[in-house]
Amino acid sequence: MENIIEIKNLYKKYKSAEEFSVNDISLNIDKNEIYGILGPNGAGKTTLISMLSGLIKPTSGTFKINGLSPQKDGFKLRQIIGIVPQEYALYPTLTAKENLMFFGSLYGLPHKKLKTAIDESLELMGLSKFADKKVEQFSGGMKRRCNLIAGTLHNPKVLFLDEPTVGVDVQSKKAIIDYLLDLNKKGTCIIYTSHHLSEAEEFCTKIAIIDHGKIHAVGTPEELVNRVASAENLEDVFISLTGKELRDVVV
Ligand SMILES: Nc1ncnc2c1ncn2[C@@H]1O[C@H](COP(=O)(O)OP(=O)(O)OP(=O)(O)O)[C@@H](O)[C@H]1O
Repeated sequence: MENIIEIKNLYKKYKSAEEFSVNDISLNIDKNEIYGILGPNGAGKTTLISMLSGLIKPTSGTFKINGLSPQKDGFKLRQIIGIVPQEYALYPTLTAKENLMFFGSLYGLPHKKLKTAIDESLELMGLSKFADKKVEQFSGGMKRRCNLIAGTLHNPKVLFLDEPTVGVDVQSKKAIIDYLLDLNKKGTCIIYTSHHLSEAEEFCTKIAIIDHGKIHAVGTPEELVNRVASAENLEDVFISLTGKELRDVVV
C-alpha cells in the first residue's frame, strides 16, 4: 500500500453559500486504486475533485498528491494529474485528431510520441475511423470518449473524472470503462465521481460514500455491503447511509 493522495481536514464554503459544500474530509487513496466518490446531487463530489485537481481553492485544510502540495508544487502537480470534467472541453469545428494534437501539445509531448499516443488511444476507444471527422458531428458518447483521451494523453499518475459515463450510450460506456481499466493497469490511479451504483460496484476497487460534504463510509464494494446488515448490494448500503433512494440520485 502506498498513498498517492493524502487529504487532511479539507473544507470548502462557497462565498454565496451558507453551508460547507465539503465539510472536514480526510482521506488517503492508494496509488493502484480505481476510487469511486459516490453521493446524491449536491453531496459535494464535484467540489471535492475540483479542489484536488486544482480548479478551485479549499477554504481550509491540506492535501498532497504524490507528495506534492498545490501551494508549493503547483506546476509539477499539473504535469502528473489528468482532469476530465463533465463538460466537453473540445473545439467543435476541429476534427478529433486536431483536437487531440492541440490538447496533447499543451502537455508538452514531443510530436512523434504524441501522434503515437493519439493513434493508440483512438484505436482503444473505437474512434479510429472518425479521427478526421469534426467533433461537432460526433454523438454525445463519442464526444465523451474523445474528451477522455484529451485528458489522458500525457499518461497521468492520477486521473480525476467527473461523471464520465453519465448519459452515454451502452457502447460508449463500455469503451470508456475498458479504457479506464487499461489506464489503471498501466499505473494510473483513477478517482471518479458517479451516480451509477451498479457500475461503481463492478468497476471500483474502493468507494467513499459522501453526503452533505462529509464522508459516510469508505471501503471496497464488498466491505461496504458486508458492513450494513441486510444489504445485498451497494444500492442498499447507499439507502441505509444517506436515507436516499437510487431514483433520487440518478440524473
Ligand atoms: N459555485 C458555487 N457557488 C455556490 N454553491 C455551490 C457552487 N458549486 C456548488 N455549490 C453547492 O455546493 C454543494 C455541493 O455541490 P457539488 O456540485 O459539489 O455536489 P455534487 O455532489 O457534485 O452534485 P451533482 O451530483 O449534482 O453534480 C451544493 O449544495 C451546491 O449547490
